[in-house]
Amino acid sequence: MSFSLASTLPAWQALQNHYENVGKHLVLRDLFDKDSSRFNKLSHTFNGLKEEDGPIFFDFSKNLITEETVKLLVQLAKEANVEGLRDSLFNGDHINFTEGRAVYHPALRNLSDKPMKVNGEDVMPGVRSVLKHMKEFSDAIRSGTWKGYTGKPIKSIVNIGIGGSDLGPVMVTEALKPYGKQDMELHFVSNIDGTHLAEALNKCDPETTLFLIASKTFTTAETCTNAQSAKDWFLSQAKDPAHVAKHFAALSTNEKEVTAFGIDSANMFEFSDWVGGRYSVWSAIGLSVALYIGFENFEAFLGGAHAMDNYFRSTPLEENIPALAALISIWYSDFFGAQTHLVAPYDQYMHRFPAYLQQLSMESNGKAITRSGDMVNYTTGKILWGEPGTNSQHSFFQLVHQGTKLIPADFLIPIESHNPIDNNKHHRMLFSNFAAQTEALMLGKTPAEVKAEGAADEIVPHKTFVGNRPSNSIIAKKITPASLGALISFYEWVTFTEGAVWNINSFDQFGVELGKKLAKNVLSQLDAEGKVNDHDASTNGLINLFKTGF
Ligand SMILES: O=P(O)(O)OC[C@H]1O[C@H](O)[C@@H](O)[C@@H](O)[C@@H]1O
Repeated sequence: MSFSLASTLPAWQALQNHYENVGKHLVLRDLFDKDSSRFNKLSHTFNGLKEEDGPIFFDFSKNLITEETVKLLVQLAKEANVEGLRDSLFNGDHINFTEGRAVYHPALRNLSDKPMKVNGEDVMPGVRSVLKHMKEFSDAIRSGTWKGYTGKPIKSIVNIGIGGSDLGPVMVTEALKPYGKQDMELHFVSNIDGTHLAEALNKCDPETTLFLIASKTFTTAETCTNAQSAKDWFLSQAKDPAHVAKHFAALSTNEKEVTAFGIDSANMFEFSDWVGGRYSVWSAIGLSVALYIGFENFEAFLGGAHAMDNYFRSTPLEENIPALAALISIWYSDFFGAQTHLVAPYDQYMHRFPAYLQQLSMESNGKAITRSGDMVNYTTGKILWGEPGTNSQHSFFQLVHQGTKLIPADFLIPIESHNPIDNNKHHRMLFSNFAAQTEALMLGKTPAEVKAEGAADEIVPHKTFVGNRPSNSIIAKKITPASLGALISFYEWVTFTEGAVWNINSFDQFGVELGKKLAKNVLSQLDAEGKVNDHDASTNGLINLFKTGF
């Protein structure tokens, strides 16, 4: 079954009618009043984890949907053949057809003994052998048996990478800090801004520092330049290039470039082209995670994602949590005209989670051309953004509550805190805010309620909240390696389902190329004498200003 535009599917038309006749008139307060079982009907529990990692609970009931909406959305997913694309993905088909590649990151976390094949070949032996290498290496570094060039154990890890070779490791090591090795210092250098590297190196000693050069392609300008500068810094003290072998490892698919850089192939951790950058924290790119939380925890992290993969793959769309979350998000994007989606983790350790999801969602689905080569006539990739609660409440939540835009939101919290200080008082306060925010967004506050509190007439409209603003609530038992793995995998499948319905290829990223190419040209002009005049007037003016200074 193939189609061009999702908007030509019968279910899309039916949803359009449903929106006009029902959707845009829905009032959440009334829906709860009318149906006492709404919460039960529209919430789901993911039970795929071990008891200590807990279930994860997803409440979709505070959304502008009815059972009919869900039915129509599921019908849309069926007509768009989401299940077919899902099967193709798990079959190792080259569904990233613009790059001629499979999309096979689930193989990286396939902890079962089942084979997974690409081009007829089982990739699992290769995956397992890299995992074994990661285990040996991380055990050696963590136990101190791996020594630097002067015989001292490694104390600092500097991961040099950008995009998918940075955001996953940063986010996961932050989120799992309670599992981290206390005396290991982690630094992540991504930006080409020399400040990023300089500040990290200021805190490191060449004798006790390990650099992980993380780059799928090993050609990314920022990473190659930062890696070279790091090597120069190291050799300015270590002198002998033979010492590089004790202090540099590469996480890459490009053996040729790794060797050319001077990294021993024994210190290379490989993965394959069927792992997209934004899906690579599960691969060798996750080495900093394994070093920090230990291999066993890293394996548990993979296991959590694997459990969500199995669930997504085998659960009917009607009850499939990631698929439903994606469909509800499409409902807001394409029928209500919502442009953004807020993610607010009520967990300070997860402060980089929204940044991580930005690449996952926006690099995957920021496309306007369908798989059939047509220009879409509907909205695709939402603008994903967020900050942890409660901080976000004291900054931009004003707009979420009283602004003019509809902002669907995910609120996320664990039941158990890693730091239940003051008799868990802090966590109870955190949870009270989590619950109160979704309630406030939904209920709002009527002019009558404001007036009853004694507000002057002219102030009443300013203190009124229209309410009826939707949200998803996601409650984990605890943020453990496994539950975090499952949560990330959940968002991956949300992203996948959205892209499948919109009929775009969620797995290429040509949009990042043009700017890269133009930057190369500008750089060569910065190095040459004289003023430039071959760009538009604005770009010429900016370049010449940099060349001459103020
Ligand atoms: O790991 P690499 O090859 O250095 O790529 C880093 C990043 O580069 C580009 O911006 C994109 O392709 C991203 O998807 C990728 O994550």
